[in-house]
Amino acid sequence: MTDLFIKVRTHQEQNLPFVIFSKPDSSKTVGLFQKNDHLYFLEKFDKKGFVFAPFDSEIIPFLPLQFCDVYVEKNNFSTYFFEDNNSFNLGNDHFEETVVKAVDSIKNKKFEKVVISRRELFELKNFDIELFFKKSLQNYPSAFNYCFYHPKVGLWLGATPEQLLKTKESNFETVALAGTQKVDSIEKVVWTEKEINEQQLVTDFIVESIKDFTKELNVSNPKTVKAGSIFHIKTKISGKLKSKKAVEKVIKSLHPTSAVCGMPRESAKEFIIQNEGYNREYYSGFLGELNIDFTSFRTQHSDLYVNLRCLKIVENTAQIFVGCGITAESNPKDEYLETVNKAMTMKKIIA
Ligand SMILES: C=C(O[C@H]1C=CC=C(C(=O)O)[C@@H]1O)C(=O)O
Repeated sequence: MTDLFIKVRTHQEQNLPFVIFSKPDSSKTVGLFQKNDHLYFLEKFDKKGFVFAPFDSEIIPFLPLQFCDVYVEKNNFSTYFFEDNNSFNLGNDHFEETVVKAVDSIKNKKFEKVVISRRELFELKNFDIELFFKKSLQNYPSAFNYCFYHPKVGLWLGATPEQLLKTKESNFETVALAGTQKVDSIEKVVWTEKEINEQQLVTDFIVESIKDFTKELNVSNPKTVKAGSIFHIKTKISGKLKSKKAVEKVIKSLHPTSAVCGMPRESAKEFIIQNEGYNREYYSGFLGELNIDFTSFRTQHSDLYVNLRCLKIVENTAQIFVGCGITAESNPKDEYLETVNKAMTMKKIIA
């Protein structure tokens, strides 16, 4: 076991907060180990540390740099195998009914798009953070892989493909991600009009939300990208912010993005809260480095991700969170299958 994972084990034994993470395509894992068990909240966006924000609250847990030890370690890519186990609880529950209701609301012009999610429970046999994290890195090297623990928040893990915001001084970058297809033997992915329109809605939403805070804004052509065993359509949106203070405004206007909430945001959010039937907590919130890059120790760098393809561990059960974008053309069975495929990405690493 390496120093980083020895530190993880000691922190777990002492019930102290920590986060370990590896950024997309990085060869390093960073560990932040808080020296006390206090739950700090982010009050001002000029602080340096690691944020872990929920879907629906402005109260944002934060690991401040000043109270943490930082470890950076090279990733060790030994090969981890996993078994394909079929005894999963597929947990269809009332998901399809909610999708039907969402499609009706869209047809009745309550909103254009809403993201409906569900939680699937998975019983863990032996769970070990080091093993999970290394399997996750091996399977999803181009994701933001993390494991976050706070005694007052819980144990969360994930491998998210969605960047919320990356800034280097006044330069910024974000993405519009939508559309989902399973990677089978397909060589060339063909997107339907529904998927192309859905992704365009996400791009338009982002451009509209941030344009007042930017002095330069570039939108790339949409591209097909792979996130584990799933393809998505992605557009890169980049440029320059008007001022340093704009970081907070941009975060607040992006979150929750229409890739996890919907459009218009407020009515979609209200529908989610009233109809999903469970509390998303930190799923579809955001997380990452604020005002510091922990590998280079450069300040004025932030690197934040949307908390997707994630799970929460409670005793010996993993709660896997999965959702998909619903538009007027959505078919409840297909959408359910899409969540099954997304859940599979997480099951692969905990099975
Ligand atoms: C809400 C999720 O995915 C979003 C991101 C990419 C594609 C999506 C989609 O095709 O619906 C979702 O908007 C999730 O994985 O839980």
